[in-house]
Amino acid sequence: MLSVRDAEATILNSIQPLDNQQDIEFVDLLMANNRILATPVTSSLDFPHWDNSAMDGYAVRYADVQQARADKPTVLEVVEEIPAGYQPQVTIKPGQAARIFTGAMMPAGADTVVMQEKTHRQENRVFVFLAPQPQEFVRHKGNFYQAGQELLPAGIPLTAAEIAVLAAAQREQVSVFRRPRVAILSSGNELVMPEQVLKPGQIVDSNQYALATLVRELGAEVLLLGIIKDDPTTLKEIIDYAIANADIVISTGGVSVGDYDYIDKILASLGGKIHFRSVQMRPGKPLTFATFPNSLYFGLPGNPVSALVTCWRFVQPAIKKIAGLSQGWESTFLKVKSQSELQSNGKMETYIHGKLHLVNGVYQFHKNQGNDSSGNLINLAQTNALAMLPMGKTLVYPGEEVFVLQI
Ligand SMILES: Nc1nc2c(c(=O)[nH]1)N[C@H]1C(S)=C(S)[C@@H](COP(=O)(O)OP(=O)(O)OC[C@H]3O[C@@H](n4cnc5c(N)ncnc54)[C@H](O)[C@@H]3O)O[C@H]1N2
Ligand code: MOO
Repeated sequence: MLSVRDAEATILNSIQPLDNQQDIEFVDLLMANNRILATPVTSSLDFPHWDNSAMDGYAVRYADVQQARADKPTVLEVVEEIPAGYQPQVTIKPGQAARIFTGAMMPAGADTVVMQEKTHRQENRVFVFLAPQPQEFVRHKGNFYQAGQELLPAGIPLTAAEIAVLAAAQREQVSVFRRPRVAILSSGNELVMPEQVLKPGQIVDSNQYALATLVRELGAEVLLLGIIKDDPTTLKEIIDYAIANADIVISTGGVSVGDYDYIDKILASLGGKIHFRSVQMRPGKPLTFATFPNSLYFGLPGNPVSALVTCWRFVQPAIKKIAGLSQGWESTFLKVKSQSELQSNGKMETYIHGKLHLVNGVYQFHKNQGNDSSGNLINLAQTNALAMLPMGKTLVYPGEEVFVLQI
């Protein structure tokens, strides 16, 4: 049986991220939130586009004001007023200044800005009470970036700050990787849709709702294939369709050793390479991972808690990597103090669901208090973290540090 770390490495190493020309699409800038940039963005302009003032004040010649003092102010003639968005008309000559506002163009002849608070205005004269630094409060053309410079590399997620950069670079549309397509199916004769009246032996298929929600949150497109009965012929047909139409296929159920657990056999018969069938992990030991030429297959355990925990731990990084992120797809763990006692049998890497609480600005982990059976969905609700006890670790005392996976 593979360790969790080896299983994660096997999955991530087998992923070819979307980076072909046909995986790129153009979207409007305001629709690009959380998409992954597909092509590096280069500026066609210097930024700032021209020298401008960083303060409300007076544009001056440094040579004129370098001796200014509170008890011996320099007096300059104000020859122009320059609000933002206006092109200055006058060249500042010795003994002259221009009234200027933040973001407005520097006039020719001036090289420094004196902030308003260090001056006193009397009609067309300004008294400067403090010598500025040379070129103080001038944001020079091209100081932040120059034409031809790469502003954003490919493979990053687009959030508010990157979209602002793209807007400043006058991109109305941006090239992003298409969303990965993830097919989801549930297998099991006992499963029914939420609207159906339950007969004895039946339960609602909650897994497809859980997984579809998580997969959408990760920015992928969901192809819901519904409930498939434990019938090898139908299952094979649906899985064949799924691998032909999705980058990732997730099924739940049918991966342990029961007589109705057909998935592994079907994958092999469809030409899939099965990398592993179980992982040293609790919950989530029965977990199949297989690859096909153009898709990955995750056969997650049917128990609702196991399905979500394995999806957080293994499918989430896989979706991030396949989506074209150039880094940061791996699961990340925080080291925090546990307020609860945590137990494991030590034989498997164990994930215990709970909540991170902020106490005096520092995160602490609290285990959920209900029955933690892998069939008990209610105890998984309102979870935002999974504490991880490595193999061999049987007990974490309250107050002891533990690694947690933020989900
Ligand atoms: N002899 C053994 N039996 C089992 C083992 C084992 O190692 N040896 N492992 C156990 C563990 S751990 C898990 S987890 C399950 C995984 O089994 P399957 O993936 O084959 O899942 P099923 O048997 O189909 O279902 C398990 C459980 O989950 C419920 N379920 C299934 N699908 C859904 C769904 N879409 N929505 C809600 N609930 C679902 C199902 O009714 C069962 O109660 O195997 C153990 N057995
Ligand atoms: O490991 Mo199973 O996945 O506990 O319920």
